[in-house]
Amino acid sequence: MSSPQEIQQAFQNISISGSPNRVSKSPVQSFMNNLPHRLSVSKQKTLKPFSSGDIKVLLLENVNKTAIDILTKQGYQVEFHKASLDEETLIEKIKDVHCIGIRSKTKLTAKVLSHAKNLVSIGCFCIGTNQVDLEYATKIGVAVFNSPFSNSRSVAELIMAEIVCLARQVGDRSIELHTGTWNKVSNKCWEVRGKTLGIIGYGHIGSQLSVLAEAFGMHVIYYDIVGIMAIGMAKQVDDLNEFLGQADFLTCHVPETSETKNLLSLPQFAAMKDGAYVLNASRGTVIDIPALIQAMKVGKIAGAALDVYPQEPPKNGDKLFVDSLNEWTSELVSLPNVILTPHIGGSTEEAQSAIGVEVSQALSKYINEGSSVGSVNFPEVSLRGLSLDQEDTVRVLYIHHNVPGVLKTVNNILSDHNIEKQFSDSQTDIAYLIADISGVDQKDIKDIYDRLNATEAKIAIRLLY
Ligand SMILES: NC(=O)c1ccc[n+]([C@@H]2O[C@H](COP(=O)([O-])OP(=O)(O)OC[C@H]3O[C@@H](n4cnc5c(N)ncnc54)[C@H](O)[C@@H]3O)[C@@H](O)[C@H]2O)c1
Ligand SMILES: O=C(O)[C@H](O)COP(=O)(O)O
Repeated sequence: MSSPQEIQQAFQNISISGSPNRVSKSPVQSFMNNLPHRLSVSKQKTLKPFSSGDIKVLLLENVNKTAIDILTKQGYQVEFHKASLDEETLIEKIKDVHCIGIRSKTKLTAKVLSHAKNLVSIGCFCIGTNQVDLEYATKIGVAVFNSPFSNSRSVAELIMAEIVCLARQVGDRSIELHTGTWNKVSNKCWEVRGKTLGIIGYGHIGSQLSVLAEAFGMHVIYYDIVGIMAIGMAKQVDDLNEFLGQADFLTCHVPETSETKNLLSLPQFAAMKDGAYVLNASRGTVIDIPALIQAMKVGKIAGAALDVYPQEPPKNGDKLFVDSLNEWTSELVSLPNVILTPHIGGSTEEAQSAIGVEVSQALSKYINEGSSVGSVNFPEVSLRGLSLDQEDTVRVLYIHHNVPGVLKTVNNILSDHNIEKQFSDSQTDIAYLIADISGVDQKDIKDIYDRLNATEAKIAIRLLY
């Protein structure tokens, strides 16, 4: 059996490459437009049929092995990195990949994405997609996928455990004993039974937590911008101040948006009960940490558990507590009853493995077949069955601006052939059409491509044959 060091070594910054000549497992004989579909026609290389071995996938942030296995089995060339990359390296690496897989740390900004000339899809191997400039990705016709609930239970369990740990000051007792001090106290240590848990954001995580908290005998109230059916005996409270005043424990499970930035700041802490506890495992921008420090210093808040921070270090072993990242950190660590965890809410074997499977399957279905089911920025479009095993059949994937007259123009181009199946849908400014056409001679393919490419509404095209 290998030693832990050997195992660790083996997994450090591994680069895994599939064989470029491996034949796709997919029944689809296809052309993946591995050419820059956003470059002008004159810059295109020769069109050629799809080989999965041409597909380059870059996986960052220690994405689970299940994903590496699934994507490698597809025949793709998979490059894997344990950590995130600095912006300069990321820009260099993203230039020629067709697909990138990230977690919550890698920032795919418009600047970074503007260098990604071959990119067709992004996989967020997590729940949050705030780290990707979704508007820009959509604008350049790149489909983004995530895993909407595979780690929800893991986060809910961590929060439930932390509620009990805060109520019993477990973190402080443990630190004391680690440093040699026996300090057996019951002063201001509580049972959670009969206390009120306030959940801000009653989505996948918030509602799972609601179930766990009730099993512990807690009363659950929640605040959400939309009306959501309560689970068990939980109650929705619409007025934020009224809600804040009722909670003994307050936990945040909202996405990062402009509305959730500093959702909890001085006025909200002031509206809370004296001696309440605050938890955040959503995003670091949701709580105003300097305000939390002030509220704790005056005894308004009796304890806090934080899993996420406005700035997080890029890799394991790096320091969170440096002024250049978060200047308030020395004050935060000196406070009693503060549990700090390094963004591990979703970090369980179960969650990571399920996310790896879910996202990599969605990515390969999109790459091989064009199915956008599960995408967060594209309309969900998929065509049943695959008639592409026939020599003369081509699947057209046409991503375009959602403007009048496009179907007429596209179908006019396709109408020289038999349109076997077609499906199109739109979502705000973007629309996506998939069509299977038969009776296509190989020499017609370039003509179809060129004519579609010349349409005004086009954002991106791929032809699978
Ligand atoms: N710490 C971790 O490791 C970890 C793991 C998973 C998810 N997360 C974070 O947790 C967030 C929530 O996850 P989820 O799966 O429960 O999301 P979700 O989309 O299922 O639920 C979010 C809920 O928040 C509500 N909401 C949005 N804006 C709000 C506002 N301004 N005020 C009140 N409610 C608001 C939504 O209506 C929704 O019901 C994710 O977006 C992600 O950023 C962190
Ligand atoms: O958005 C999420 O799912 C969580 O924040 C977890 O992110 P991670 O995969 O980077 O741990």
